Amino acid sequence: MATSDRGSSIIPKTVNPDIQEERNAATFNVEDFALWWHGGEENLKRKRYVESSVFADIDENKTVASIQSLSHDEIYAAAMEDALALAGKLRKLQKELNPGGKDIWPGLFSGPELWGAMPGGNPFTVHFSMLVDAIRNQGTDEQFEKFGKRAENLEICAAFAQTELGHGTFLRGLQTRADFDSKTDEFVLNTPTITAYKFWPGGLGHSANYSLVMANLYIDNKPKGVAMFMVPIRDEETHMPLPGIDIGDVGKKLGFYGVNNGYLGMKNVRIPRTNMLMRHAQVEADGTFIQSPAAALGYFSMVFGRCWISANNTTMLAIAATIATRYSAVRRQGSINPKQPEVKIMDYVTQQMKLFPEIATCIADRLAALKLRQLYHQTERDIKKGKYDGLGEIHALSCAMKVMCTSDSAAGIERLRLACGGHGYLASSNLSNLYSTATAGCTYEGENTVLLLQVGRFLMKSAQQVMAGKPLAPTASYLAKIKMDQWSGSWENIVEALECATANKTHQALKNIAARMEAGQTQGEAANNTGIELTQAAELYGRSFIAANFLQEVTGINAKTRSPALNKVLENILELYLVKAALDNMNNIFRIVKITDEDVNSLQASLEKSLKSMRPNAVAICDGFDFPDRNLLSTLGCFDGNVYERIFEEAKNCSLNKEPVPRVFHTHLKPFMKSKM
Ligand SMILES: Cc1cc2nc3c(=O)[nH]c(=O)nc-3n(C[C@H](O)[C@H](O)[C@H](O)COP(=O)(O)OP(=O)(O)OC[C@H]3O[C@@H](n4cnc5c(N)ncnc54)[C@H](O)[C@@H]3O)c2cc1C
Repeated sequence: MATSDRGSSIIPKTVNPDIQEERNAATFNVEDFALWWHGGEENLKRKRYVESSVFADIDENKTVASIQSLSHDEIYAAAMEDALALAGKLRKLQKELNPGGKDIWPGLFSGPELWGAMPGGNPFTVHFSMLVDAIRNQGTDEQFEKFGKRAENLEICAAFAQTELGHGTFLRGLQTRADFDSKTDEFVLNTPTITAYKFWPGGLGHSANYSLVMANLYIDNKPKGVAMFMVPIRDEETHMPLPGIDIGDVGKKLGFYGVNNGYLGMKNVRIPRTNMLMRHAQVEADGTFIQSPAAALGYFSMVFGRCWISANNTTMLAIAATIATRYSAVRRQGSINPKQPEVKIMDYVTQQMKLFPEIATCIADRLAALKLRQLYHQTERDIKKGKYDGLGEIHALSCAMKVMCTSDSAAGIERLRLACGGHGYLASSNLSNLYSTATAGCTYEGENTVLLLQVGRFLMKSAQQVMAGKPLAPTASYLAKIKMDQWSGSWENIVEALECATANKTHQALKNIAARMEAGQTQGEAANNTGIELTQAAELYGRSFIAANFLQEVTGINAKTRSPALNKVLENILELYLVKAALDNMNNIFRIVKITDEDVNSLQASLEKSLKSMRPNAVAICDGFDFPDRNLLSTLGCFDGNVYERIFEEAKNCSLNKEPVPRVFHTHLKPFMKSKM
């Protein structure tokens, strides 16, 4: 790696003995874990090769702290520069490793796998995470040929503009209009009010020259619903905004520093009719409107976005867990027995309770996110064959998983930050940056509560199917069982309890909606008043899916492909995850099965036992995630454990320390102190 030009480094070349001690104590082979986590030897080898190629000449001076000390404009410029440097490297790697493929460029461009190359963020994230796929799924093959291919090669760059200043969640409330003009065979786009301005889309401000705009389609002044339009917004040569386009950046945010989220207003902007994405709904030249065969198809590109977000947020949690766990192996503070030396903070059981459940959660969530992606691709294949019956389930499952993975990661990263005490509050720990990025996922691509309510609707429909004796979607197949025979506390029993609690809560919500309607409330009022139970049922549905999938991965057929030592570690992590999930949901579980004080004590004992078993392996498990130091971007989490030197070096390099006396001393502080009041 490139060396620092910030003066001679004080960071030792040796590994801190406290962290080395952890590695020596591990009961399994870290490489086995890394191979399993990354899906086999070929994947792991390629991942490492890509990382070492990308990070080989990286500018080590670009740290999270140094980027954050820049102005908004400078951060944007740095983000653009870094993102394009990465794009260039990935294009080369694609040619070298898999010519003609898309797995490296653009596959790795926008995820967190190579964040270390872009500490200021990536203004093209939405372009690759959603836009290209939206054109593929919502556009015709010819449209993909015309726009999608150019977008895929970054010959054009587009934002995905759905949210407006006045409306985000409520799609039908969008005010942007697209009126069809049959005389010229064009759509005319308008932003009728200030609240109709598009607001928030990533890359829209100054990076994109196209935008996929969600607008209300009107033919002869009659509304036909929301459709997607590919709108050129800047000149492809000069990058000047096109006539009728009012565009800019929304300003500084909690995070997403260099992502260039923007606003867009349109005044009589004309685009050809063929710029409306028409795979499903169509407008013909004479103004005939052909409806989509299934309304939900219009939202399918969001399902893809949710799969992507779910997986990414689990990576953010894994990064944070690695940082906090390594730090906890090096940090010594206080002692357990007064006369003995200071202990590593990881020896405190309360510290283990902050760290290890987050390690377990990122593993469980990650495995479920991968399963979700498999199901998404299955549904995609079904749609191509004209089979639409799986759409309801994949929509609900992707909503539930997006909520679980984003809320688990945001809450988890905050817990991990607290686990690092004061130093966790430093920008150079990278924990605040990780938190602000993870928590944005709770809002974008469907606000989490709103998504849970949509899952709740799917569960209500499923419960009605149970009562009508109709078959259920596979992930809700357990909904008929609202009571459990017996509590044993085994792993299978805990998963069954979570499923049963989901069923119970679902039926409870359905009963309460019916009772409210019986008492004279409208369906909307009854559903709103039952919102708390509906969202609880939805969360339980998500947690049940994750738990059942984790159990299957650890104890199912895949166990045969792993070493006994690795299986033992995974069983330990599974036990911790399930026992904690049972204790967290005890208020729901005791409603569906007889559970005694003794049973709860036994769960508590299992929790403590699993923390203890995980203690010698915690650092090694995080090593097994296999993040290179550059991708952690943290003074606290480096592999060598030289925490204090890194923290101090970063502080010394703070731009404020360049001069011994700041200018403001002469201009303000001194005159004020000398003035006599
Ligand atoms: C970092 C970031 C990046 C973004 N990128 C993009 C992008 O690329 N493209 C784009 O189009 N948009 C983008 N957005 C916008 C984002 O998608 C919306 O902010 C999001 O969908 C939430 O909508 P909202 O802002 O209207 O929230 P609101 O819906 O106003 O939510 C506010 C509160 O109201 C509650 N609420 C709203 N409706 C209901 C309801 N029906 N029932 C119960 N409670 C309700 C919510 O639960 C929440 O508590 C981005 C946002 C952020 C923060």
